Amino acid sequence: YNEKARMIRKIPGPKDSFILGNGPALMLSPVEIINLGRKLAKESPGIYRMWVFPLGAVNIYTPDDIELIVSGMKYHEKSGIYNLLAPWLREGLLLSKGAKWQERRKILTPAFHFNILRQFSEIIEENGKRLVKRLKSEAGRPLDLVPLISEYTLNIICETAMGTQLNDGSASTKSYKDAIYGLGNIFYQRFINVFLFLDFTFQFSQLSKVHDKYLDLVHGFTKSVIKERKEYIDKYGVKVDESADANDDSFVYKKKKKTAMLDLLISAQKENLIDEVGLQEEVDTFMFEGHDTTATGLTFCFMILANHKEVQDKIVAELNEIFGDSDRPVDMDDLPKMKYLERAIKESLRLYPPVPFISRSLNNKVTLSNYEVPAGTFCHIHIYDLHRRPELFKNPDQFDPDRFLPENSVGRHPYAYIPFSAGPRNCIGQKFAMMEMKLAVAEVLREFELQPVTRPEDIEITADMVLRNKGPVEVTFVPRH
Ligand code: HEM
Repeated sequence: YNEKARMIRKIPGPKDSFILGNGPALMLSPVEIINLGRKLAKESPGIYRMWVFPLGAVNIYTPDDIELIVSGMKYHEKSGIYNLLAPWLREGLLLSKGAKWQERRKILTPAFHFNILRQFSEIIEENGKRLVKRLKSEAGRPLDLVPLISEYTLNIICETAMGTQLNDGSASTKSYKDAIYGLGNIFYQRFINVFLFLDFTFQFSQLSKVHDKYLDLVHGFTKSVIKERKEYIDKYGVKVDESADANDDSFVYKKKKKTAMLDLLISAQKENLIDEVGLQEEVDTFMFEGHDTTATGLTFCFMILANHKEVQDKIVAELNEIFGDSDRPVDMDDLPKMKYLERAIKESLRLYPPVPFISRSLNNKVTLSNYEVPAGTFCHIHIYDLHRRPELFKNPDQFDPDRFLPENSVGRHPYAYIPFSAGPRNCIGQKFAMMEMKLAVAEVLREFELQPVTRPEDIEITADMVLRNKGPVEVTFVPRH
């Protein structure tokens, strides 16, 4: 053992063997590996390590440790785990670091300004209506939410951020989504098997060919999205927002245009701030991050609401106060009034965080939970385990939206609840995601009562890039009228 190994092995963790460390014990099924992680988090004192020569990882789920890692720029670099996503997302915002990350974040931040989101609310609302219509046609029987909701969120990200409308159920849309599922599966297989993890040995495996096929599919799809938008801009130009405040730099990027995210990138390309590869890597990043995470959040939210009629009733009472007898659509100004609904969504993101863990590279030695962790270690931050710590959330497995009442949040550690991560590398799309989720839940609950099919105790989380159940997540939608 070298010095790094000797330091890592002082940190509590499962029994390891010489050289192979914990490697053999990690060759588990996707569900078993998730269960092992949860068991270790419950048994260990805020930190545990894994060691597979030559890689070491610490796993943390304590607010103080997490604050130390995510609150500043010192540990802003993502860990080597994300290299598994690099052939797909390359140096898009999620994976990039240093000056490149800073430049891109600056270009993209205005795309999520409140005024831009306001424009999107109409598109989101229209998609909400389409979702309700679809649910009406299948009402009264158990329905698997996973494909249905991911179609809803993929359509929204394409129409809002990319300015492109998808054909529902078209073959290219389906193969894009299938390829994302396939990439998630390969991500997991590479994560648990050191021979597949290392690019050098992976390239000789059968799986590498399947991986390439999926990459061709996702890249082909996003390329066509870019091409379509560029053609549109060449033909019609980009809409100029006359009402934009010329002094508000955060609202407009350079030429005072009111634009979708892709339009900002296309403008940046014209000014040589980003090249064609850069454009594609951001579109790949946002298409994935912008739809799969929100779809997961909404899916679990509908499932947990179906299992808690009392919470649904309170949301419906709140909606009745806002809308009375009117069947007018939800608009942006209604959203701040949906305070109870917001608490319910927050609570569902606590129990089912769509991104259950994130990971950073420790470039310097650091002390976490009183253990010295050597430089060069991966640091996995387990949002799922953090959110279920009994010291932070009483009866953590219980669904209780009132935990997020202001009076019940007093004294809660600011890093105890981080579904969107925190610090400079937090989620750029969090306001967008909350808006999308609130609009969808409001529109659906105005029309349907949700009845339980899948129960929380049926959920078997399986290792993937986002939180997924091993099987379907089913709910029955019963029309209210
Ligand atoms: C409920 C929905 C969502 C959840 C729970 C979520 C969660 C997260 C988390 C935890 C991170 C940190 C990732 C890490 O450190 O590795 C992140 C980053 C990111 N998210 Fe989200 N996200 C959601 C929706 C969205 C949406 C709708 C978009 C885009 C429209 C988006 C775009 C991004 C991007 C680009 C990053 C990387 C930011 C950076 O490193 O600067 N996310 N998200």
